[in-house]
Amino acid sequence: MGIEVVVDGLTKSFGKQNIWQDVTLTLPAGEVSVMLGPSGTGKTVFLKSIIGLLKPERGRVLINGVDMVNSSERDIYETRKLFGLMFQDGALFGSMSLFDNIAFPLREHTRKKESEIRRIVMERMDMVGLVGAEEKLPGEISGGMRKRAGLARALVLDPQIILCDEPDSGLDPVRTAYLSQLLIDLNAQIDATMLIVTHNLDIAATVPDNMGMLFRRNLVTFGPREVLLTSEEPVVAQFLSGRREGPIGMSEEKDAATLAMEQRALGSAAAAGPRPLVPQLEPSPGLPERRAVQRRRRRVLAMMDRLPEAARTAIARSYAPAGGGVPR
Ligand SMILES: Nc1ncnc2c1ncn2[C@@H]1O[C@H](COP(=O)(O)OP(=O)(O)OP(=O)(O)O)[C@@H](O)[C@H]1O
Repeated sequence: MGIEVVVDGLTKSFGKQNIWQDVTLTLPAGEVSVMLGPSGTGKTVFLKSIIGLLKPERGRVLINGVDMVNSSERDIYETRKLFGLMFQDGALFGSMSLFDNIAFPLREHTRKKESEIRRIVMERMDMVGLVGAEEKLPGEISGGMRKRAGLARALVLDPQIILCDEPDSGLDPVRTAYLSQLLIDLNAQIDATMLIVTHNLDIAATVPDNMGMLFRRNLVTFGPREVLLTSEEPVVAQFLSGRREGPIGMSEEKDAATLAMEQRALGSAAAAGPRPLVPQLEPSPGLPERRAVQRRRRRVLAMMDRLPEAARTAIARSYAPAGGGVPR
């Protein structure tokens, strides 16, 4: 099963530029979480801080008792082996075949025999639908295939925590839908804790168990998906509806006068509210149930009385027995 990641009071700056402050959240073990946020709000910096590649000046990131901010480099290095990382562009070596790219972490970090490496690589290539493309070079395949290859490479060391940085960037809507399904299928197969950074509203609406959003150097919220998806907080509602009207501007923030003018111009359209909730994706037929589902259900039902009413209603509806009644 995946491992819980506890982020506690994390603050990161570059020189005088504060990126975000006092970020506190827990990625529940084996569940899928998404971090949203406008461009430049520090989502990638957040991922790099979790694996200890960047050093926040305050706070902790606890994984199995190791603090990825303050523990010794040796402990951080060891703990990093629990991670699988999928970068925006797949980060593949251009002169290596897909097979060799995916085999790379195994050859670097383990002493496995070539026959064992071949077995693992082929298994992972099968999981992401790349069998038959072993000898292709990254430059000879589509962006979607490169992403899947990056994902296969992230999986070869059996990670317990998977971080995906904008897995949808550069993909068309159909490929993005396939990728969303692939992420859920992976979670069903390996039960790893997953954090996906994305701008993509379809991924946000259909993939995660939990969702958060970074804006104006703060974590706006983090919790069960229904909290964000039913939120009427202006910044969240604007982001989720993809509107120009709202606190998020081209250069991130707007002034109060512009906002007031927009509100007047928008009138009742602004009161349209969040878009309807769609059900979370389920694993493809033939795959096991996601083990996270039952754990999450217990966790979320135990926190119901602390959640906003709209989220409570949405959760109760999603957990209601088919014939109606109250969720248990
Ligand atoms: N190593 C670095 N040194 C200095 N500034 C940095 C460094 N890395 C990132 N930044 C700054 O941190 C801010 C946040 O960058 P980051 O890439 O995390 O944003 P993001 O939310 O992932 O954006 P996008 O969605 O556009 O990818 C940016 O202003 C960026 O210039």
